[in-house]
Amino acid sequence: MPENRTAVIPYPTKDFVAQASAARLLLLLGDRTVGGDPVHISITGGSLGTAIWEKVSQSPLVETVDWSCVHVWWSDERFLPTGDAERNAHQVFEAFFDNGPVPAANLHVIGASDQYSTQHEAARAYARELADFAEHGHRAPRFALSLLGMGPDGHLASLFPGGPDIRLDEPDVVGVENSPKPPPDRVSMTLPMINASDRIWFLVSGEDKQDAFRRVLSQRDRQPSADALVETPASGARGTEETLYLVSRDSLD
Ligand SMILES: O=C1O[C@H](COP(=O)(O)O)[C@@H](O)[C@H](O)[C@H]1O
Repeated sequence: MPENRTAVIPYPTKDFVAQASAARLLLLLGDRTVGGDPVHISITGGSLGTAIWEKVSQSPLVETVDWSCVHVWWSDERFLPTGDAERNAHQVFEAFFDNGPVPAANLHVIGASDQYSTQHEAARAYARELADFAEHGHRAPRFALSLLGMGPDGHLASLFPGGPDIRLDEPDVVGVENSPKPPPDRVSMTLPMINASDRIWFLVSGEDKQDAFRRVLSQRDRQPSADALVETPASGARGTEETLYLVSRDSLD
């Protein structure tokens, strides 16, 4: 049975979080791609979710990864047209993937609003794409790592406090309606699909996240109750081997 590690790793600033997380990511991918087997990771948007890829693009360690083995998935997306600057994928493509070393076929972008008529259709298509890469008996590939952000309200991916989607208990991809953070229409993996990850690394920065992060840490050593989960969806994310909170000091009390 692999060790199950949880740790909060504080850094002086947001820039340090991005820099250290990028180095950690590149070392992991360098190790994992040595044998030539595919490695699946799930990534996110938001400020640090994008900043990490800017640091990746500047790191000499980028050369140590066999990127042809790396498959990239998104745990959520804002349901907007292709090329919209607010799309999570657009932001990280600009930061690293445009003209980068990852083969286009390995970049599994969630469908846009000019490709699908609703977020529900885009979600179903993404679930099918995940299933095409699934291990036997599962609905998705096993993620070696999920990189996650957390909103000031405690949301993760596009699973928001009080919303119906955080209660879903099957690994799946869903169309999200009425998101309190714009845009209202989104696509998100459910928590059980996110949690089918060996490692989960939360990237957190900003004073405005102190309250939500305190609530997350209060649930860190237990399975959160249904009420705690609905109040703070980020409190339910757990890697099977490792859950790290890579956090700048201003998010800590
Ligand atoms: O809307 C979203 O927000 C979260 C957190 O963003 P941040 O800028 O506060 O770090 C992000 O993780 C998620 O993917 C995104 O869709």
